[in-house]
Amino acid sequence: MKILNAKQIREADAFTIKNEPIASLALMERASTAFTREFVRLFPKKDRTVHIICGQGNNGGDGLAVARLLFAQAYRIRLSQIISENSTDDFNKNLERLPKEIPLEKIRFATELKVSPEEITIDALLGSGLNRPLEGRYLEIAEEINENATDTIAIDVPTGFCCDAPTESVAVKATYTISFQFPKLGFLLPENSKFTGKWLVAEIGLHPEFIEKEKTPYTLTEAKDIRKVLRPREHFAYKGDYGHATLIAGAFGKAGAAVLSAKACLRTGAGLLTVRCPEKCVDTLQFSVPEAMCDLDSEKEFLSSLPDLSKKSAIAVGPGIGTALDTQNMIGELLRISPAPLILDADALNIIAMRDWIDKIPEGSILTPHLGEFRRLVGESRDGFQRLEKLRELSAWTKSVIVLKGAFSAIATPDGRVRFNGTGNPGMATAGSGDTLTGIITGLRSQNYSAEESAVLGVYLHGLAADIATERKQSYESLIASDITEHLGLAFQKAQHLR
Ligand SMILES: NC(=O)C1=CN([C@@H]2O[C@H](COP(=O)(O)OP(=O)(O)OC[C@H]3O[C@@H](n4cnc5c(N)ncnc54)[C@H](OP(=O)(O)O)[C@@H]3O)[C@@H](O)[C@H]2O)[C@@H](O)CC1
Ligand SMILES: Nc1ncnc2c1ncn2[C@@H]1O[C@H](COP(=O)(O)OP(=O)(O)O)[C@@H](O)[C@H]1O
Ligand SMILES: [K+]
Repeated sequence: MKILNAKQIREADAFTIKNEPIASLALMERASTAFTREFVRLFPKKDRTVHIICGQGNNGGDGLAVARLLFAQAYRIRLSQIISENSTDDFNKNLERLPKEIPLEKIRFATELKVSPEEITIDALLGSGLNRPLEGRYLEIAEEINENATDTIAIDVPTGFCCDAPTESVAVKATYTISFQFPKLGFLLPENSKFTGKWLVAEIGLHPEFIEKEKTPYTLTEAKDIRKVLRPREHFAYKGDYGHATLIAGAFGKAGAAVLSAKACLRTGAGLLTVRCPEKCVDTLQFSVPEAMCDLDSEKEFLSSLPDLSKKSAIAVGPGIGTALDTQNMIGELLRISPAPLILDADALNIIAMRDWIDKIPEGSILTPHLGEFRRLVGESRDGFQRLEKLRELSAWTKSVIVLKGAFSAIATPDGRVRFNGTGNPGMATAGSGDTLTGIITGLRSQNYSAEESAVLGVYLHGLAADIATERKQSYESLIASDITEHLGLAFQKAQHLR
């Protein structure tokens, strides 16, 4: 799914009106109908008054249409109209269509608006037409909503929220944002969830031809993208067909990281797996993952040297390795010889940052930093938008795929594209879930998926497995990293549409 900026969305709107063709009022009706459908799904009970706060632009026009549509479904409606000098034509037409039974308060000053916690508040004040920070009564109204509303549902975008740049002034803090056709780039950045709340996309049938030809570096991965890339297992398959992966992981006290990665790698379908680990990790590993072979480092407690890496299909390094000097030198050597595609995670990334070795990263590697590791690599970012630019630069610089992990993990490729991932949930913010991701990506890379495919598929399946685990038996609180691996089978089945 493409992520277009506000200007492109306006153009998509105009193109649709001209070429479908459809009257702009009818398109507004379609958008409002789509919003209403989602709203009814979220709030099926009709026991609370729905208070709709409208501006006089098209976002306000949507608000009026939504008022009429919800009223027709027997919701109790109260409407506040913020009076301003210029209103749009479609706003005016929807005002004429408004049933007389709906109470309408005309608001000239912010102090006239009363928001009640007992009601459900719909924010239809300003949408994607925002062209300056909120001030004066708009700012006061947003503050009144934030102070007193308990459930705020934003139409398209919360009032005051910037889709494509940092939101630096006050904006409405919605519980839900029901957005038209596309998620906005800002929705995918961590600092903005306080404005958008949970967001969902309502399809409004903007012209596919326009969307098809419009260029954007940003996309959100969908199930159909995954199905296209996943390869079915051959009937006459032999384990040698699925690669021999190496995982360089673990240190004394951190054998668990190696176990989690190793299990996830095997559960993803790698034919063979060898784990290189310090001697003190070996019993734990052999006991917990008997399917993996172990190759012992000469050091007992940490890694100090590379194993034989010939004929390996993918090499992952980082989970639980620590940053001992010998381990650092081992990483330096690995970057130098890199006999197979590398997956660099955790302390391998910290070592690269400490030693200033970004230039040594072999082309075609996959890096999987979380926010902290990313900061160590490229420094502090002012906000999520600047961080995205740094992500794209790092990918181009290293000619590698970079997975910036978090909610909506962002996967950058050297050509400048960024693919966001929408699977996963807050239960994954738990020890070791990054280690399982490394294992999954390694398993895929080992089976000869490209670096980009491995990252995109891996992140998607990782999140999907966690989602299935939480749907079936865990809560966000109780989910632990092993649950993700345990549900990989169901994730594969779901992704392949076998279930
Ligand atoms: N995407 C689609 O295809 C579809 C989109 N639709 C809907 O249209 C919405 C966009 O509507 P829109 O363009 O009329 O703008 P909207 O957000 O209502 O603002 C109105 C005016 O407010 C002003 N203004 C700006 N900033 C301000 C500020 N800080 N404080 C005060 N005023 C400020 C500015 O006017 P100005 O003052 O600059 O003259 C602006 O023009 C979109 O979000 C969606 O709900 C659907 O109906 C159909 C399909
Ligand atoms: N709120 C969230 N929503 C979706 N995914 C999340 C969320 N929090 C964390 N994750 C995922 O969980 C994993 C956490 O990885 P990481 O921070 O490296 O954990 P660890 O170091 O404990 O293994 C990442 O893949 C990340 O994308
Ligand atoms: K809005």
